[in-house]
Amino acid sequence: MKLIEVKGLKKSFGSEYLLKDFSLDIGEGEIVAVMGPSGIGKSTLLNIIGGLDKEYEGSISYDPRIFDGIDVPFPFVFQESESLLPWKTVEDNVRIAGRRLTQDEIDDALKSVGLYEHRHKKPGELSGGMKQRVSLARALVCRSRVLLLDEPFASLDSEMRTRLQLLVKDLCKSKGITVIMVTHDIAEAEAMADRIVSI
Ligand SMILES: Nc1ncnc2c1ncn2[C@@H]1O[C@H](COP(=O)(O)OP(=O)(O)OP(=O)(O)O)[C@@H](O)[C@H]1O
Repeated sequence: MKLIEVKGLKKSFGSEYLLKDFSLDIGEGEIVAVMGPSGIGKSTLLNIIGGLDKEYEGSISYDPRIFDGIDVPFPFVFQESESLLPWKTVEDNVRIAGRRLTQDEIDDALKSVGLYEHRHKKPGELSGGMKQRVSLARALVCRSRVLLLDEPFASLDSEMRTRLQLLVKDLCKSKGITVIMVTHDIAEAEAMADRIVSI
Protein backbone atom coordinates (compact mmCIF):
# COMPACT_ATOMS: atom_id res chain seq x y z
CA MET A 1 0.00 0.00 0.00
CA LYS A 2 1.07 3.53 -0.64
CA LEU A 3 1.51 5.80 2.37
CA ILE A 4 -1.30 8.08 1.17
CA GLU A 5 -3.85 7.37 -1.58
CA VAL A 6 -6.10 10.13 -2.83
CA LYS A 7 -8.91 8.90 -5.08
CA GLY A 8 -11.49 10.86 -7.04
CA LEU A 9 -11.17 13.94 -4.86
CA LYS A 10 -13.62 16.77 -5.46
CA LYS A 11 -13.99 19.94 -3.45
CA SER A 12 -16.41 22.80 -3.78
CA PHE A 13 -16.61 26.19 -2.16
CA GLY A 14 -20.23 27.12 -2.92
CA SER A 15 -21.08 26.34 -6.52
CA GLU A 16 -17.49 26.37 -7.78
CA TYR A 17 -15.68 23.03 -7.99
CA LEU A 18 -11.95 22.73 -7.43
CA LEU A 19 -10.02 19.47 -7.73
CA LYS A 20 -12.50 17.73 -9.98
CA ASP A 21 -11.81 14.02 -9.67
CA PHE A 22 -8.21 14.39 -8.52
CA SER A 23 -6.20 11.28 -7.65
CA LEU A 24 -2.68 10.88 -6.30
CA ASP A 25 -0.63 8.08 -4.73
CA ILE A 26 2.25 8.98 -2.46
CA GLY A 27 4.90 6.45 -1.52
CA GLU A 28 6.84 6.31 1.72
CA GLY A 29 9.83 8.63 1.77
CA GLU A 30 8.83 10.37 -1.43
CA ILE A 31 9.12 14.13 -1.89
CA VAL A 32 6.24 15.24 -4.11
CA ALA A 33 5.91 18.79 -5.40
CA VAL A 34 2.40 20.02 -6.26
CA MET A 35 2.31 22.75 -8.88
CA GLY A 36 -0.39 24.58 -10.79
CA PRO A 37 -1.81 28.02 -11.44
CA SER A 38 -2.84 30.36 -8.65
CA GLY A 39 -6.27 29.53 -7.26
CA ILE A 40 -6.42 26.01 -8.73
CA GLY A 41 -6.63 24.40 -5.29
CA LYS A 42 -3.10 23.44 -4.24
CA SER A 43 -3.37 24.70 -0.65
CA THR A 44 -6.86 23.24 -0.46
CA LEU A 45 -5.45 19.83 -1.45
CA LEU A 46 -2.75 20.08 1.21
CA ASN A 47 -5.31 21.08 3.85
CA ILE A 48 -7.48 18.11 2.94
CA ILE A 49 -4.59 15.63 3.00
CA GLY A 50 -3.44 17.11 6.33
CA GLY A 51 -6.90 16.83 7.89
CA LEU A 52 -7.50 20.57 8.30
CA ASP A 53 -10.39 20.47 5.81
CA LYS A 54 -12.70 17.49 6.18
CA GLU A 55 -15.40 18.50 3.72
CA TYR A 56 -14.72 16.86 0.40
CA GLU A 57 -15.95 14.14 -1.93
CA GLY A 58 -13.81 11.15 -2.83
CA SER A 59 -11.55 9.18 -0.55
CA ILE A 60 -8.19 9.47 1.12
CA SER A 61 -6.56 6.39 2.62
CA TYR A 62 -3.61 6.55 4.95
CA ASP A 63 -1.25 3.77 5.84
CA PRO A 64 -2.11 3.30 9.54
CA ARG A 65 1.59 3.52 10.45
CA ILE A 66 1.27 7.28 9.86
CA PHE A 67 -0.60 7.53 13.15
CA ASP A 68 1.65 5.25 15.24
CA GLY A 69 2.86 6.84 18.46
CA ILE A 70 2.70 10.48 17.40
CA ASP A 71 0.44 13.38 18.34
CA VAL A 72 0.71 15.35 15.12
CA PRO A 73 0.65 13.16 12.03
CA PHE A 74 0.82 16.03 9.55
CA PRO A 75 2.89 18.99 10.66
CA PHE A 76 2.63 21.96 8.28
CA VAL A 77 5.14 24.63 7.42
CA PHE A 78 3.61 27.65 5.70
CA GLN A 79 5.09 30.56 3.78
CA GLU A 80 4.99 32.94 6.70
CA SER A 81 6.21 31.95 10.14
CA GLU A 82 3.60 34.00 11.91
CA SER A 83 2.55 30.82 13.69
CA LEU A 84 5.51 31.34 16.04
CA LEU A 85 4.54 32.74 19.42
CA PRO A 86 6.39 36.07 19.72
CA TRP A 87 6.63 36.01 23.52
CA LYS A 88 8.24 32.58 23.63
CA THR A 89 11.87 31.75 22.95
CA VAL A 90 12.99 29.69 19.99
CA GLU A 91 13.29 26.54 22.09
CA ASP A 92 9.89 27.09 23.72
CA ASN A 93 8.32 27.55 20.29
CA VAL A 94 9.68 24.12 19.41
CA ARG A 95 8.60 22.70 22.77
CA ILE A 96 4.92 23.40 22.00
CA ALA A 97 4.98 20.91 19.13
CA GLY A 98 2.39 18.79 20.85
CA ARG A 99 3.76 16.16 23.15
CA ARG A 100 6.07 15.76 26.10
CA LEU A 101 9.41 16.39 24.50
CA THR A 102 12.72 15.87 26.21
CA GLN A 103 15.28 18.66 26.19
CA ASP A 104 17.52 16.41 24.08
CA GLU A 105 14.83 16.08 21.41
CA ILE A 106 14.40 19.85 21.29
CA ASP A 107 18.16 20.43 21.19
CA ASP A 108 18.59 17.89 18.39
CA ALA A 109 15.84 19.51 16.30
CA LEU A 110 17.40 22.95 16.79
CA LYS A 111 20.86 21.62 15.93
CA SER A 112 19.55 19.97 12.78
CA VAL A 113 18.35 23.34 11.47
CA GLY A 114 21.41 25.22 12.77
CA LEU A 115 19.61 27.25 15.44
CA TYR A 116 20.89 25.76 18.66
CA GLU A 117 23.02 28.84 19.44
CA HIS A 118 19.92 31.01 19.02
CA ARG A 119 17.64 28.93 21.21
CA HIS A 120 17.10 31.65 23.83
CA LYS A 121 16.11 34.37 21.34
CA LYS A 122 12.55 35.46 20.63
CA PRO A 123 11.08 35.39 17.09
CA GLY A 124 11.33 39.20 16.83
CA GLU A 125 15.12 38.88 17.00
CA LEU A 126 15.29 36.45 14.06
CA SER A 127 15.51 36.85 10.28
CA GLY A 128 12.78 35.41 8.03
CA GLY A 129 14.95 32.40 7.19
CA MET A 130 15.66 31.73 10.86
CA LYS A 131 11.94 31.88 11.66
CA GLN A 132 11.26 29.38 8.90
CA ARG A 133 13.90 27.13 10.40
CA VAL A 134 12.18 27.33 13.80
CA SER A 135 8.92 26.25 12.12
CA LEU A 136 10.80 23.45 10.47
CA ALA A 137 12.37 22.33 13.76
CA ARG A 138 8.92 22.33 15.34
CA ALA A 139 7.60 20.21 12.48
CA LEU A 140 10.53 17.79 12.64
CA VAL A 141 10.38 17.29 16.39
CA CYS A 142 6.90 15.77 16.01
CA ARG A 143 8.65 12.71 14.57
CA SER A 144 5.91 12.51 12.01
CA ARG A 145 6.37 10.36 8.91
CA VAL A 146 4.84 13.10 6.78
CA LEU A 147 5.62 16.80 6.38
CA LEU A 148 3.36 19.23 4.52
CA LEU A 149 4.98 22.36 3.10
CA ASP A 150 2.94 25.19 1.59
CA GLU A 151 5.32 27.50 -0.27
CA PRO A 152 7.55 27.51 2.80
CA PHE A 153 10.46 29.41 1.26
CA ALA A 154 8.60 31.86 -0.98
CA SER A 155 9.26 34.88 1.22
CA LEU A 156 13.00 34.28 1.50
CA ASP A 157 15.88 35.60 -0.58
CA SER A 158 17.32 33.22 -3.12
CA GLU A 159 20.40 32.28 -1.08
CA MET A 160 18.38 31.37 2.01
CA ARG A 161 15.81 29.60 -0.15
CA THR A 162 18.47 27.40 -1.72
CA ARG A 163 20.00 26.65 1.69
CA LEU A 164 16.69 25.63 3.20
CA GLN A 165 15.67 23.57 0.17
CA LEU A 166 18.83 21.50 0.54
CA LEU A 167 18.45 21.31 4.31
CA VAL A 168 14.87 20.05 4.13
CA LYS A 169 15.65 17.60 1.36
CA ASP A 170 18.66 16.18 3.23
CA LEU A 171 16.86 15.98 6.57
CA CYS A 172 13.75 14.36 5.13
CA LYS A 173 15.69 11.90 2.98
CA SER A 174 17.91 10.90 5.91
CA LYS A 175 14.91 10.41 8.21
CA GLY A 176 12.66 8.81 5.56
CA ILE A 177 10.06 11.55 5.94
CA THR A 178 7.49 11.81 3.16
CA VAL A 179 7.02 15.38 1.95
CA ILE A 180 4.18 16.97 0.03
CA MET A 181 5.07 20.50 -0.94
CA VAL A 182 3.18 23.19 -2.78
CA THR A 183 5.39 25.50 -4.79
CA HIS A 184 5.18 27.98 -7.67
CA ASP A 185 8.88 27.69 -8.30
CA ILE A 186 9.84 25.07 -10.90
CA ALA A 187 13.52 25.32 -9.91
CA GLU A 188 12.54 24.58 -6.31
CA ALA A 189 10.41 21.62 -7.38
CA GLU A 190 13.24 20.23 -9.50
CA ALA A 191 15.81 20.78 -6.74
CA MET A 192 13.77 19.07 -4.03
CA ALA A 193 11.18 16.71 -5.41
CA ASP A 194 11.33 13.13 -6.64
CA ARG A 195 8.14 13.82 -8.56
CA ILE A 196 6.21 16.88 -9.71
CA VAL A 197 2.41 16.65 -9.82
CA SER A 198 0.43 19.26 -11.75
CA ILE A 199 -3.10 20.19 -10.84
N1 LIG B 1 -12.28 28.71 3.03
C1 LIG B 1 -12.58 29.09 1.78
N2 LIG B 1 -13.80 29.57 1.48
C2 LIG B 1 -14.11 29.91 0.22
N3 LIG B 1 -13.27 29.80 -0.83
C3 LIG B 1 -12.05 29.34 -0.58
C4 LIG B 1 -11.62 28.95 0.73
N4 LIG B 1 -10.35 28.50 0.65
C5 LIG B 1 -9.98 28.62 -0.63
N5 LIG B 1 -11.00 29.12 -1.38
C6 LIG B 1 -10.97 29.36 -2.81
O1 LIG B 1 -10.55 28.18 -3.46
C7 LIG B 1 -9.68 28.48 -4.54
C8 LIG B 1 -8.41 27.72 -4.39
O2 LIG B 1 -7.68 28.21 -3.27
P1 LIG B 1 -6.26 27.61 -2.90
O3 LIG B 1 -5.67 28.48 -1.85
O4 LIG B 1 -6.36 26.16 -2.61
O5 LIG B 1 -5.47 27.80 -4.28
P2 LIG B 1 -3.92 27.68 -4.60
O6 LIG B 1 -3.81 26.86 -5.84
O7 LIG B 1 -3.16 27.21 -3.42
O8 LIG B 1 -3.58 29.20 -4.92
P3 LIG B 1 -2.24 30.06 -4.75
O9 LIG B 1 -1.25 29.42 -5.67
O10 LIG B 1 -2.64 31.41 -5.21
O11 LIG B 1 -1.85 30.00 -3.31
C9 LIG B 1 -9.52 29.98 -4.57
O12 LIG B 1 -10.40 30.50 -5.53
C10 LIG B 1 -9.93 30.40 -3.19
O13 LIG B 1 -10.51 31.68 -3.20
